[in-house]
Amino acid sequence: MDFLSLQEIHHTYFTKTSATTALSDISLEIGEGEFVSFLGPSGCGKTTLLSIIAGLLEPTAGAITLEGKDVQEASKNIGYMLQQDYLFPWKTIEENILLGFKIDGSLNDSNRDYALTLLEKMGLKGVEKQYPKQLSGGMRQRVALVRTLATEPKLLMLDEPFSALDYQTKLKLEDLVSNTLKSFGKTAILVTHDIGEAIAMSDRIFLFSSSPGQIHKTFIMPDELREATPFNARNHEAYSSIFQTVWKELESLEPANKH
Ligand SMILES: Nc1ncnc2c1ncn2[C@@H]1O[C@H](COP(=O)(O)OP(=O)(O)OP(=O)(O)O)[C@@H](O)[C@H]1O
Repeated sequence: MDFLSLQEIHHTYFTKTSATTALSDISLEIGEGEFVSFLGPSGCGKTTLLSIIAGLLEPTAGAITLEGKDVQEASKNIGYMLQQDYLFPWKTIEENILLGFKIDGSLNDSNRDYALTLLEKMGLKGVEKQYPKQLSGGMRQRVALVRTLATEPKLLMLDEPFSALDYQTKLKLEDLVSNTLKSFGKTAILVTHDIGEAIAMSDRIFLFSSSPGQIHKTFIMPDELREATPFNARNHEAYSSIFQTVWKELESLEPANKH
């Protein structure tokens, strides 16, 4: 059984005067432990699709299941990492990472220890009593990842989580996130505009075309890149020819280049 399955998803936004079809005929399957990326031009429906997978938006048509269950039932098994870290500035790092447990009343010694161990694993031991503004952007994103992983989600949705970071921090964080998710065997979907990031981090890339959003092509990354860390994948000899291939496909989808 596939871990996540989308069957013929279609979504149209209706307003009083217009109808915009954001997604048309999206079918895909993602296996447990797989890391995939959604790549595509602006407006191709990536955010709409993530909202549908998260169970926040009901598609106009189509079915979606997580481990065979309707996604609405499964939505608490989904964690997010977004472009902004959304840490509460008036709460300490420890309070921020334990917030999910506090809200649903499940905080206990065992999940507190687990969250603090994750913080240590992310190289952040000692920041527990500090406030978000005392940390760098990269550190805050690591805290956001700890908060997400602490609740042990089965599926992670990463919506451009590195795009606000400087290049060096982004490369380091790509490696950290990739290694961490692999070691926990987590399934992840990354939304990104960065072709290199998609190639370096993914097992497969779904390239979307727009108006309406459709899967234009699927790229399967070769084993030598999948087995490498994102940093090493970017420096691998196979990387540049894949980059060229994906780049050309993406270029052909830009409105000015459509014939
Ligand atoms: N609430 C809404 N009401 C009407 N149309 C919408 C709404 N949200 C999105 N759309 C339209 O649906 C299409 C897909 O939008 P979506 O935000 O999902 O794309 P995206 O790929 O995430 O874009 P970007 O990469 O720029 O964030 C666009 O044409 C957009 O204008």
